[in-house]
Amino acid sequence: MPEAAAIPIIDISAKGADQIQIAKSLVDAAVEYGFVYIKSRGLDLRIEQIQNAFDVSRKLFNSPLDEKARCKIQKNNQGWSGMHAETLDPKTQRVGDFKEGFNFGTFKDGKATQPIPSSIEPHQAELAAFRETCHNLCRKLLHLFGIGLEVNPPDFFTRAHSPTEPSGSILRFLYYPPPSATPDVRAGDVRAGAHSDYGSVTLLFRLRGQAGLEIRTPSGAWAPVPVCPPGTEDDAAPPVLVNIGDLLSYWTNGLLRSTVHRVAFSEQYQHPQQGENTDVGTEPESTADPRYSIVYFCHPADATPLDPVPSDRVACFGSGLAGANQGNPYAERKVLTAGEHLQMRLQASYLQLYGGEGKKESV
Ligand SMILES: O=C(O)CCC(=O)C(=O)O
Ligand SMILES: [Fe+2]
Repeated sequence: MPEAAAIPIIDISAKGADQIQIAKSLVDAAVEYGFVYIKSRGLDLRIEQIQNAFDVSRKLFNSPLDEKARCKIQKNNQGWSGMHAETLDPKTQRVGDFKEGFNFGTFKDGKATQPIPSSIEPHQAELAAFRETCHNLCRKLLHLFGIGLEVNPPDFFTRAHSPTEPSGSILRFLYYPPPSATPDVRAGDVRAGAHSDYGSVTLLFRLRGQAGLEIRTPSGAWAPVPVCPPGTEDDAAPPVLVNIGDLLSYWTNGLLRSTVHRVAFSEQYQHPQQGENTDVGTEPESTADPRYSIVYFCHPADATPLDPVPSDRVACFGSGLAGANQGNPYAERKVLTAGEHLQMRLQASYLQLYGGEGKKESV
C-alpha cells in the first residue's frame, strides 16, 4: 500500500497563537509539499456552509442532461463540462477525465452572471456567499504567506487579489461517477489526470470516505492524500486542503511549490483481488457511490503584472526554477499578467473547446 503524504495540518485560527509562527509553518509546508491542511473549526468557513454547497452540487449534477448542456462551458472558463470533456494530462491519458464539472464565475447582487441549471436557481445567494467566503479565506492565507516570506509590504499578495476586479477565480463543483457506473474504465485510467493548478492558491473540499487524490512526490511516486489525516478524524468536518498553484510558484521563483496531483480510481476498484480497504488505510472507499469535491481556484486580478515579489527570501532562492518546479514548465515561462498566464493554461486542457489552438501550448 503506498504511504500517505505527510502533509502538515495547521490551525490558522488558533486563539492566542503567534501569527508569525503560523505564517512560517504555512510557508514551510508550501515549500516542502506545496500542500497544507487547514484545520476546519467553523471559524473561517462555517461547516454548514460547506455541507450546503455539497447539497447544491448534488442537485446540480442530478439535473437533466439538457439543462446542464444548456450551460456548457465557454471560453471564459464558466459553465458545465461533461464526462471526458476535460483532459488534464493529455500526453498520458487514453481518454478524458471521468468527471463532470461546473465552474462558477462571479455573482452580482447574489445572482449568477452566467447560465445555471434551474434546479439550483433558488441557491444562488448561498453560492455567492460561499464563493466570497472562499476568496476571503484565500486572502487570509495569502496575507500569511506575505508575512512568512517577509514580503514588503506583507499585503503584497492580498492587494493583488482584490475581490472586486476581474480575475480568473473560479468556484468549481466536481462530480465523479461511481466506478460501478463506468464499466469502460481500463487499467491505468484516472478520474482526473495529473496536473498542477494554474492560479495562486486552491482550496479543496472533500467528503469523508471519498479518497482518490494523490500527489506526486519528489521521487516520482504517487502518495495518497487522505481526506481526514491522523489527528483530524474526530473534527466536525475534514480539514480544507490548500495547495499552491503555478502562478504563485512562478511569482516566488519556485520557492513555493506547485505540486502535481491527480484523482485515481481506488486500488480496491482496480485490483479487487487484493482485498478491501487497500487505498488509504483508514478510508475505505465505496465503489457504488459517486465522489464529489468542491474546489476554489483563487487568482490575482487579471491585470496584475507578475513582477518579482519584494522579498529577500524569494530573491535569494536562486536555484528555485531549476529545482522545485521540475516537471512544471509553466512556472518557468515569462508571462506578463495573471490573465495571460491563465489563458495559456486553459487552452491546453480544453482541446475541444479551443480546437487545435491549445495543442501548441500543451507540454
Ligand atoms: O477532486 C479532487 O479531489 C481534485 C480536483 C483537482 O485537483 C482540480 O480540479 O484541480
Ligand atoms: Fe487540481
